[in-house]
Amino acid sequence: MSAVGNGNNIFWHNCPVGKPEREKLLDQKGCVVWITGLSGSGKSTVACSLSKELHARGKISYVLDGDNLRHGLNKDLSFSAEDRVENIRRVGEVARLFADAGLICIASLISPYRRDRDFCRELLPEANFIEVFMNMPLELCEARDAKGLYKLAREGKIKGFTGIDDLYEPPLNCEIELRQNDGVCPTPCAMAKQIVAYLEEKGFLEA
Ligand SMILES: Nc1ncnc2c1ncn2[C@@H]1O[C@H](COP(=O)(O)OS(=O)(=O)O)[C@@H](OP(=O)(O)O)[C@H]1O
Ligand SMILES: Nc1ncnc2c1ncn2[C@@H]1O[C@H](COP(=O)(O)OP(=O)(O)O)[C@@H](O)[C@H]1O
Repeated sequence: MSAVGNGNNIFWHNCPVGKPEREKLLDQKGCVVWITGLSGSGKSTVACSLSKELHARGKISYVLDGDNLRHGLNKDLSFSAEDRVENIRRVGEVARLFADAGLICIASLISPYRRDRDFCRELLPEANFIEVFMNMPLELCEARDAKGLYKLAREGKIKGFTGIDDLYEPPLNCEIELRQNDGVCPTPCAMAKQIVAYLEEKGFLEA
């Protein structure tokens, strides 16, 4: 037993059934597919499409969507820089648990700061964090404006909106970059299949 955490009286308890045993039952390897990008870049759509593709192949995944989590686990958090850091930290920890459970955890959050995404990467064993960059131009995201938030941000009715008056730091070394081809955005299904191909190649779709 080893002492961990900030307190002196906290101990880690090991369980004889571990990640490898669960992965064997599930015939897959637990990992985190972390989808980052601007609001409206298509993160949630690709996350759901990926989950559907995996389900069709008999693989178990779970989507952690930033918007949805802000209805519950993260309902106390705002969009200040400090609260975004805490938002990503919490989701990173939850994603780690899902991956440890043997699931393919798909996290789709703006996660604008490089440092926070790297923090989440460090929580996982080597290669188990797959960063997917939705590299869509701001103009496209703004033209979509599915929730009308860009319009409000341009009118100054929302302050600190990512890409307008708040920072987005693109990944420097992501595993997968999804972008337009000749000015055309691939379909969600095509992008999901690109991620599935990566997971297959790296051996995540078998125990
Ligand atoms: N100020 C500001 N900036 C960015 N986004 C905003 C803001 N206010 C509300 N929203 C809505 O919140 C969704 C993003 O939540 P996230 O948890 O993914 O954001 S973050 O990772 O903490 O930056 C985001 O959803 P998506 O469009 O799905 O990205 C917006 O709908
Ligand atoms: N590949 C795509 N091609 C065309 N439209 C898309 C695509 N992906 C998403 N959309 C549309 O763009 C809007 C934003 O998508 P969404 O998945 O909600 O983005 P995000 O989660 O990054 O905010 C939605 O109206 C969605 O239908």
